[in-house]
Amino acid sequence: MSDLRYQSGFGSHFESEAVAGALPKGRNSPQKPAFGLYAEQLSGSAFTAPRHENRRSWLYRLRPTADHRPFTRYDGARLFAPGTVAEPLAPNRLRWDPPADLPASTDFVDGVVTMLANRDPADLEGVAVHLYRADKSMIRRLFVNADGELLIIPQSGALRIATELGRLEVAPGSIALIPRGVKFRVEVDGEARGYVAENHGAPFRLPDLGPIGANGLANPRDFETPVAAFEDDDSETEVVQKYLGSLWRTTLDHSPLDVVAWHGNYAPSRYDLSRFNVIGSISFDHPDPSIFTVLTSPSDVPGRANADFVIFPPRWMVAEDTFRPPWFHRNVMSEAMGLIHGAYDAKADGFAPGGLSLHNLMSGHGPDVDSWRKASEAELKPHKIEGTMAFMVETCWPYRPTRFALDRAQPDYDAAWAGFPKAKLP
Ligand SMILES: O=C(O)Cc1cc(O)ccc1O
Ligand SMILES: [Fe+2]
Repeated sequence: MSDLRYQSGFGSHFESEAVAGALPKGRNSPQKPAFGLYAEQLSGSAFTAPRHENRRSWLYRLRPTADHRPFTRYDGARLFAPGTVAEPLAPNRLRWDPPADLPASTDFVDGVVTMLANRDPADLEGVAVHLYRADKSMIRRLFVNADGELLIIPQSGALRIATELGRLEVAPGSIALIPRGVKFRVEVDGEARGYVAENHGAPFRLPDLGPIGANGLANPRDFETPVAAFEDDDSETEVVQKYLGSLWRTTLDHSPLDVVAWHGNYAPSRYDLSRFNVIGSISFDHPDPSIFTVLTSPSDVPGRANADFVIFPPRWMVAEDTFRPPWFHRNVMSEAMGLIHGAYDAKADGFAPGGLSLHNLMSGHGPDVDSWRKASEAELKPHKIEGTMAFMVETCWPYRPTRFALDRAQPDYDAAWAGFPKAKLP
């Protein structure tokens, strides 16, 4: 599959045609598109959004999306978006081992298990964190999410994602971004596991760099968007759609991955996290983790993210006279964390690859006792943190767990912070 081709750039205006002559020149909607194709605009922002936020693509397809029968409730994927617990949520830190009972013998759609969510997707704000396990490819079925864009974070096993706008491959260590409303199919070879951040709010974008300057963190050219690829397949195809928090299905008499050409700036992409240009302290003090932001979805309040996707990649630690790991802290923002591989520098154990943690609104957290002791006593030579990739989905809207999640939380997470010696005053 490594013959797939990509176009470089984040949110760039791309154009691509899988059949020469399919893409109209100089206009979007000719009276008669080439070959009898149907022109269709896919809008990811309001028509009148400011130019720098305006996202839309024009698709030229074998049949219009409008040609479908009614949707009915989908009764698979019972753990996907079941709603969060209704009872009052205790202000406890929560952590999960990779659940041993994720769905088995399923494809990607039926293998999604929602762990955390906030807001109603109809508010066009908020974020949900899901896990997935899939050991079957989606065959003659597709998924589309009207409720938000999907940031797919593989943890083990590569995914081939066939979308309306082309095909991508994404392996652990890379992420895929599937825009709201784009249909796709996930194919796997054997078992694949990972995380999905579902963003109901403003589309993810690269953060401003401020005094960092014009380069650094995730550089736009390292995002890769597929070229147009279509299937001309008249077999019956199921479409499962997430819409206003529930799952729905319909069947088409053809594959809707039939976009022969497209142009625009609303398209899927992938990004290799090892390309992230990590910037940190070269003097003293541990910076706020915003320095590790890959992508941000702003809320309506300046500087307060609806969702930030933040990573903790391999990097040099050189700060002097400094407690180098994350400090003790409480945060008005809510922090969900996952681990792709290796170990996280604030948690000596108990936070496993494929696991999850939640430090919600104002919860006291930070290094566990062992990490604190080690870092307090370490000789502060330059040290490289290697072989690890943790991430955080930080949001201004406190998360609530699903029943599935709450029932599986580690019973003893508080012990991570038990037994700190009391400070001794002179
Ligand atoms: O809680 C965490 O481990 C995430 C985190 C990391 C960091 O380096 C600083 C603050 C923060 O919340
Ligand atoms: Fe934190």
